[in-house]
Amino acid sequence: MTRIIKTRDAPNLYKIGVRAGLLGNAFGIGLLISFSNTTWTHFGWYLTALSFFHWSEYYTTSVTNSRSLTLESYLLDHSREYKIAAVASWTEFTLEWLVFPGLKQFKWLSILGLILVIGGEVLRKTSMITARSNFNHYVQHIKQHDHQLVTHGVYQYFRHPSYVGWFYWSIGTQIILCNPICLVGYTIVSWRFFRQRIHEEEISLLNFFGEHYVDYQKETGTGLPFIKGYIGRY
Ligand SMILES: C[S@@+](CC[C@H](N)C(=O)[O-])C[C@H]1O[C@@H](n2cnc3c(N)ncnc32)[C@H](O)[C@@H]1O
Repeated sequence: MTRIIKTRDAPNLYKIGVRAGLLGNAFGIGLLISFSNTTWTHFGWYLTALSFFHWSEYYTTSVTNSRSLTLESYLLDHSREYKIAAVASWTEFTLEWLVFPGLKQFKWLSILGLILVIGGEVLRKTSMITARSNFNHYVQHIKQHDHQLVTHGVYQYFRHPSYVGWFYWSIGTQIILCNPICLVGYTIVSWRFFRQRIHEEEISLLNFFGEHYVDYQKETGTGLPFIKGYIGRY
């Protein structure tokens, strides 16, 4: 079915195109650096992974839940803190590369980070594909008529598989870069973020699905270390 593009969509289409172009360029530059013989190889891995993550958030949403697709689906405009965290990691990498260049050349450590990033990415996108239209980048507080509780696939192992994937993905990016300060910072900040987010999300899920969600909570853990979720009355 052909979708008629209305004139008012044009500025958005332009912004979507700009973001796709920027991410495509970053991905290409990341690959070039990755395969170049320089001391920035691991930064190339990171740049490739980062641009792929944001592009694939948009693309996966467009396939699995096009109803919720917006410019924000790239997760580039998400939060100020996220941007600050990104700039902090680039700054740490550059400063340490200048002062302690040897610190950036632990290939085995960067490979470990890459494994975490790839595993986290696969888990996150598998969760989006499994939950389909029930997955939304924004926590829903009003139940859509067709919102169903998902407990199959990766959701039978973790209650919050996409957050598990994103959590290990973000830690993995700092291990790739061999950034000790940001590794500690990212671990603490993302853990606190997901603890708060899961608390808020589970209050709504208990309101939406009642006893079914309580049973799900009893059978399945959140998947994130030391995060129990919202265990309370609904
Ligand atoms: C960004 S998605 C994250 C989903 C889930 N927390 C995860 O990590 O895979 C947030 C939306 O998913 C919905 N959601 C979370 N768990 C769900 C489940 N098991 N079944 C259906 N919808 C769910 C919430 O209502 C919320 O609007």
